[in-house]
Amino acid sequence: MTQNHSNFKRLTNETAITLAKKLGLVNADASLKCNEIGDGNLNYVFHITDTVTNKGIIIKQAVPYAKVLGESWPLTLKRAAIEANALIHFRSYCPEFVPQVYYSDEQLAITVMEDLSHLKIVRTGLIDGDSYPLLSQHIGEYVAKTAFYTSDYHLEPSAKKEVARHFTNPELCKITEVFIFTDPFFEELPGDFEVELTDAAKNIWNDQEVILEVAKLKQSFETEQEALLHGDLHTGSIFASETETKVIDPEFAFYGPVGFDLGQYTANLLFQAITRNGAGKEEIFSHLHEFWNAFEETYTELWEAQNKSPFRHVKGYLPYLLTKFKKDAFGFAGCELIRRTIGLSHVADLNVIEDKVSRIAAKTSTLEIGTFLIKKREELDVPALIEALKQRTLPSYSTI
Ligand SMILES: Nc1ncnc2c1ncn2[C@@H]1O[C@H](COP(=O)(O)OP(=O)(O)O)[C@@H](O)[C@H]1O
Ligand SMILES: CSC[C@H]1O[C@H](OP(=O)(O)O)[C@H](O)[C@@H]1O
Repeated sequence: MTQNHSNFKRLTNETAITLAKKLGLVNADASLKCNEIGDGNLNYVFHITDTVTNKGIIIKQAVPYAKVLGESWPLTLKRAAIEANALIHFRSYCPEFVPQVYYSDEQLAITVMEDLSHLKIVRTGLIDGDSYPLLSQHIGEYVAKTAFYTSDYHLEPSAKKEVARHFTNPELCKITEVFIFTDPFFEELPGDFEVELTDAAKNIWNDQEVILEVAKLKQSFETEQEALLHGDLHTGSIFASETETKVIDPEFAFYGPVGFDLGQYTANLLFQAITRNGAGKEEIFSHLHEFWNAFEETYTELWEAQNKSPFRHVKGYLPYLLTKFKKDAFGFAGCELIRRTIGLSHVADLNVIEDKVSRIAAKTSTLEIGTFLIKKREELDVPALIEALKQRTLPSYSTI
């Protein structure tokens, strides 16, 4: 469907300040400065600060195409409204982990929100070796709460379907379907990798067992409507400090399989588990344990206290579900590891490794572990995954 962009106008630093004043979100007499700080693939982010008080706000604006791909990949402006609504929705379930939305405008494709500049993007922090003692517990709680409260176990099923209708997000889902579940698995489709990885990539393309399992995972992503997902829960979508955690950027939100959010976060921890050594590696193993324990404990508590389904006491139902989430998550994590290595959208965790031999070795490991997760997801649990990571005598790639 074509969209009418007649009321859309791209903001500049100056018009962003004018807008903030007009909305009464900043003091009209204040001395303000504005910088565009967007480093993501899709949108622009304006940071407006009062130069005296240092207080700020964020105005995020979508453009009618994917910023990183240019106008050749048109993309709906509706993603801004999806993002604003998802932030509001998720914040209603876990305000401690989601920034406040002050204002949104569907025509201008903007979301005005809380400034989180006192925190650091977790991907950057982990690469820098920063320590986040509460991060994975918080993200486990966040996924459990958003997954439970938006599911049929909490919402009346027809109400859930109505929420799902509002979060129908075909264009952003298509990006995931293409970038994560399709292109990386076919030699003839677009990809991006160093020539030294050609043999490892061919191993995946020629492995019919992997391709069949990815087909099943893609089908699950396309058809299951278990809960309202964040849809892009990587470490670049999380701000944190030692004590605080906030999840941003849910423009990919849609009703899908719970394992997808769990898998994205798991995979993005695994990039660090692969590239670190010694105590740094052990720290990431602890994150994996803390994340999965917090998710399962919180989900179980919510299930026992607030489940409205007549089947809630049926013996074996909750364990069945938790096992399903985990199997799905490991498969999705495998796809994420592979697509960030040979697909079109890479991660700094791997690309910051300057020494070429070490970088290629790290990337070869992500492809191997990705393949392992996809194939073995039915029989794996977190301790077995960690054991498998340890057993693969991976060389050390970083100093952390
Ligand atoms: N609420 C916020 N407070 C401070 N900085 C933010 C905020 N939201 C986004 N940013 C900055 O903008 C960058 C891009 O934002 P993001 O939402 O990830 O954009 P995209 O949708 O393009 O991926 C983030 O990495 C962060 O540096
Ligand atoms: C062309 S979009 C590729 C990739 O970008 C999104 O991530 P980000 O949050 O960094 O903008 C998403 O992961 C997409 O798959």
